[in-house]
Amino acid sequence: MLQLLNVARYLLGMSRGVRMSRLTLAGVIFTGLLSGLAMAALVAVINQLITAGAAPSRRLMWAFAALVVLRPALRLGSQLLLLRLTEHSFYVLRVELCRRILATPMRHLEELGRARLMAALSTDVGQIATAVVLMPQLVMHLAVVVGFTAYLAWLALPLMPVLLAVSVLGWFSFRRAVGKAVEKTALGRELYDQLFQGLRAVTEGTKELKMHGPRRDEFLADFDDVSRRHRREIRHSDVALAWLATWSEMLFFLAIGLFLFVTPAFITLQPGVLASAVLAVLMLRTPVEALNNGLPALAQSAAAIEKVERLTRDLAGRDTGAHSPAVPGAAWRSLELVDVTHGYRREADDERFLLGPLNLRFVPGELVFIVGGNGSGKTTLAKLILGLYAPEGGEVVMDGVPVTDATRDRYRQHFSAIFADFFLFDDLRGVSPEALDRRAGAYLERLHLQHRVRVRDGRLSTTDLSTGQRKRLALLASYLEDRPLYLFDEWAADQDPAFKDVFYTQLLPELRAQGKTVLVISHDDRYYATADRLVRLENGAVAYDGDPNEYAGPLGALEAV
Ligand SMILES: Nc1ncnc2c1ncn2[C@@H]1O[C@H](COP(=O)(O)OP(=O)(O)OP(=O)(O)O)[C@@H](O)[C@H]1O
Repeated sequence: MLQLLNVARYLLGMSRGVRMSRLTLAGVIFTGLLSGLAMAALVAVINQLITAGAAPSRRLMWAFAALVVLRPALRLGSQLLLLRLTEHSFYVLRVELCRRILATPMRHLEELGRARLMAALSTDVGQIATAVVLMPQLVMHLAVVVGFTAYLAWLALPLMPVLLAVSVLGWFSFRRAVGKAVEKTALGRELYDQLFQGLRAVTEGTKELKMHGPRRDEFLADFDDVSRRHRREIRHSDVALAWLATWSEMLFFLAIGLFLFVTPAFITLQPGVLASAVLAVLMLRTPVEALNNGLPALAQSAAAIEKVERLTRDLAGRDTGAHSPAVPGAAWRSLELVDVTHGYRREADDERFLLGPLNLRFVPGELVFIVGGNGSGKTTLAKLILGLYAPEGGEVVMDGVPVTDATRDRYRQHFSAIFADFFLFDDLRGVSPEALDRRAGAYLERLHLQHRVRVRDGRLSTTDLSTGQRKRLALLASYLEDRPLYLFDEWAADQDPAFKDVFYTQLLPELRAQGKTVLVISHDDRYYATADRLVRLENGAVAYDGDPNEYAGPLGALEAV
């Protein structure tokens, strides 16, 4: 019952702000309740008709006829409203979660982990949808139980103490079983994040797992272990619920046994009343069993709700103002990093990587290479410049105005970026549709992709290409975004030597000539001399910031191209 209230509370909360959905939920519960009561009333009337024998009253016959029509009509109404509600709440929940995720700072999402987000978006949202479907049905059954109990009280009040005693016995014994089932279901759900991590490894790490037998065996053994533990928790929950169903049935028979064999010694009832009471108790079994059967799904939904609520709490309050309308970046004059720092906390590590304090300044029309060894902090610096990370210390200042949580999303719109682990959309979303296909076609030629890919109505004909070609498509999207600042994180790493040359000696200078500022994270020291400026990071600090031709770092003097 507590779970029922819990889910009802959540559903009401979920539908907050969506007036129609809330009204629909109330409508579903109300019609469900009426339908249940109509069912109880129908049984009461049938009972009276049976006891009335050959000459039933007109009133009873009319009541029977009305209820026979009313009950299915209410049931149908409830089901139709329910369908509408399910679709709607499912949509609201999933879309709202996606919205919140996109409004959450990058660093926080990285800490939460992809597996947790995916499990919430797929499994938990599905489970909650199950609760939405189940709730009104359970309310209907609950209404039948209440109605039958009221009928029994009216029919044979002296039998009620017996029913009450059996119910109290049931309540105490059920509480433990239901508590255990809910606890085990929640434990099973906790393991689901780990299961999801494994499922990701199977789908995204297929090549690596196929190539390495011992790693595959160890992976499968671990996955097997987590799956087994998950199954064990769920089985414990199911076993507890199976006991509950059996015990519930035995309690019904106990009540009937007491009615038939014990109460006649103490109470005298009118003829036929005992038979009607026994019939009503038997009829009670169906809705009570339906309530019991609904509990496992409800317990799972409660665990899913708990997860989504926790995730929503974690995502809440960290909004970076991403709901403000984002406008493509306008003209700018200067971008400064003033004493900017960023650190990663790693529980398993004693050492904490600290970037900064960094002081850097960029102006329009600059081609800047950001270089340094692996792990020196280049990508972290890029995320700070792009506004994906908020600096822990210091500030990022554009045109003399510090970037704040409220303005960070707007600030980000000045940039177009391609990351080393980029994601390629199969359409050119968010780009001005004006002559899009023609402009895209021209860039495809520049990127030597005109024979592999076509753009029609802003959609790419394929993205099934080599990694280098996919990166060229990402560059195409980036060109079309036409932002004042560009950032490329090791873009050229997967390009063949000929196209690498085109990138460094033609494409980058062309962007600069258009007045763009281009920040390029690169290990291609052959091309450092093509930049206006070289920023070298070492262990999170700026080791060099100046003319690339004067740079004589660990790699020695630069070879000009
Ligand atoms: N999400 C993260 N969580 C924890 N530590 C991180 C994270 N990302 C990077 N680091 C750590 O921060 C340090 C700097 O990483 P970063 O990716 O900025 O270096 P990089 O210079 O871009 O390296 P590379 O040339 O290998 O791409 C590294 O020690 C890295 O392990």
